[in-house]
Amino acid sequence: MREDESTFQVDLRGIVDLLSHHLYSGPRVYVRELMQNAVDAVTVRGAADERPALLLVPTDVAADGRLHAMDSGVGLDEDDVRTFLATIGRSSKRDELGLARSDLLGQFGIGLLSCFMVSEDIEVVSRRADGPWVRWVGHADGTYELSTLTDGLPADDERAAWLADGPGTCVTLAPRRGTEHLLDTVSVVDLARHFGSYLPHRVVVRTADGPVDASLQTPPWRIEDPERRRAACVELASAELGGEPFHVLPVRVPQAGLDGVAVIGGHRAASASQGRHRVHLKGMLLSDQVADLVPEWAFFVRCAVDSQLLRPTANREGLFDDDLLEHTRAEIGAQVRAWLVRMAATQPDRMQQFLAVHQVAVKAMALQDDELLRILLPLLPFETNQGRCTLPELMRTTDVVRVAATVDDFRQVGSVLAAQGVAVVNGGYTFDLELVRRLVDVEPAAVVQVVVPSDIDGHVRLVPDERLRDVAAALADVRAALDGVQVDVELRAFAPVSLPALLVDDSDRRDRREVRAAAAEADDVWSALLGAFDDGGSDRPRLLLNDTNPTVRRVLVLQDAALRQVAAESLYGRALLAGGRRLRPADTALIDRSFNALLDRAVDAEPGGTTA
Ligand SMILES: Nc1ncnc2c1ncn2[C@@H]1O[C@H](COP(=O)(O)OP(=O)(O)OP(=O)(O)O)[C@@H](O)[C@H]1O
Repeated sequence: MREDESTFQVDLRGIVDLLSHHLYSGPRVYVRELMQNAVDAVTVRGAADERPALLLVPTDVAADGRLHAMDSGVGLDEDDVRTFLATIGRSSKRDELGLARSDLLGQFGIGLLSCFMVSEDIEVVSRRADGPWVRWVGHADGTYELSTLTDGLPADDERAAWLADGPGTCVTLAPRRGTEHLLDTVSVVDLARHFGSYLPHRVVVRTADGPVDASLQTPPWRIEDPERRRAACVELASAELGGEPFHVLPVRVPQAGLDGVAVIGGHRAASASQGRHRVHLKGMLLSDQVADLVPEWAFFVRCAVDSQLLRPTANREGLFDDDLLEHTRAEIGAQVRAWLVRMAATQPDRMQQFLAVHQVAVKAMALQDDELLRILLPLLPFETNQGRCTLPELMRTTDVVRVAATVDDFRQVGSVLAAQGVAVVNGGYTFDLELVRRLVDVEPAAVVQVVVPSDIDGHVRLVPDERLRDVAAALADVRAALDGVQVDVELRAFAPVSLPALLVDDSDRRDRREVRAAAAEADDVWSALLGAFDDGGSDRPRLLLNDTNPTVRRVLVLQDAALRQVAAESLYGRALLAGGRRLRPADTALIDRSFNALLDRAVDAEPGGTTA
């Protein structure tokens, strides 16, 4: 077998097109890449002169109608141009091991190609401190020309004066059709400030009204004076969130050379930018839409940070998800958590305000973290059938914490047990059942019991057979009156006496109802299969009439059959409404009918009421 060793072939035009047009989300980033190269070149030079690190001259200000980016950096000679500028993927900014140099922004060796998004050609005129002037023109088709300018540039060329004052590089772009506006004063000032305001080197834009500084702003969190720092952080936070922040928390992750702020929102409203963060790398804005900087549970936090060591993706629009980012995420999470713990311990009122806004997030967070659970669970308010209260408050009145698993169960069991003074927590809301169950982890003495509708039977007594026999005829009338709304009627005795009737929808009856409804809709085979699971039991809710209630007792001895029917309907309607249950059309019709009938009877009972 013969084995040939070959190298990949490269379609240069395709690569240039890919890297310049398809890597970035838009052409605006060309300003960032120009600033970055200038800042790196100045850092490498290690010396400064009178000139700013970078002077940007927009197309509407430059005499030749092109854009110039002139830096006072280390400059390039012919060899540098060939090796670095004209070799795609080669960067002078990596060390001997091929790692990105920690003091420089660039690392991939492709950034300059982004200029092809706004210009057909990229012209570079450069010189090192002691070298000749070189001129390189790169074209979007992957070709270039390189020459040495032995006589420099004509005196009326603005780059001539710039390079006469010291080493540096001038990048010149002639706008492509359709991108002209991105190279004019308004855009260039805007973009330079957007990306570069925290850069530690001076970037100036020449405008018709004079030079405009775009960089050298101190990030708010690094302002020395505490008062000014606080005000600037709140201003930044408000701008980021579009509203007053609840709190601005300083964050610091030394391993990532990161500092900044975590802004805790004061509103529940989920904005599109929620879970997105403003990240600067060595002062240069990476993006204000970076995801994954904080743990998932901390979705109420929005960060603005600057890092010296986190790595960008090649398009510089996101962070590379490596161990350092993972560590950073965990560390910021730990700092947010420590703040919460501190607040819970020292500012209970403020903690309650926080909980009111971010309840769901806090609940999710507590379920994931045992220590947070221990701190937060006692503070969380829950809905109960006796009003909102915390679990410790509940435990003061009962040994057993009862919780209903769904809102529907809560409505049924809650109203019955409330009448008997037994507290039940509504576990039907997101995370609540799980949280109440975890109470035993925090309070080992606690007993948690999940209650279901059939538990109501434990709180109601049977009535003696003799009594049932006595009222059998009346009960039959009541059952007949309510047959149309599909409800079973039972006579029981329970507290309080003031409660005439309860409507209970047991889960096994509910299940039967669902299976039978499905069978009715299914084809023969499927319906036979479903039928095989049917135990033949009742699928109707139960109306429990309270035999200790004076009204019920009177209804059962009424002589007037028509009145008993109306009374039966009203007892059902009342129980239905008291349980907060969803009304079917038949229920609404029945309530309507019984209410009108009662009204008629009441009016008729008045002397002169039957005149019509
Ligand atoms: N203004 C400049 N002054 C000096 N050298 C420059 C300048 N611009 C580019 N270079 C040289 O050209 C090389 C390629 O630049 P380019 O912007 O394409 O990539 P990079 O900055 O190395 O990395 P990245 O893709 O991360 O931006 C640089 O590594 C640097 O050696």
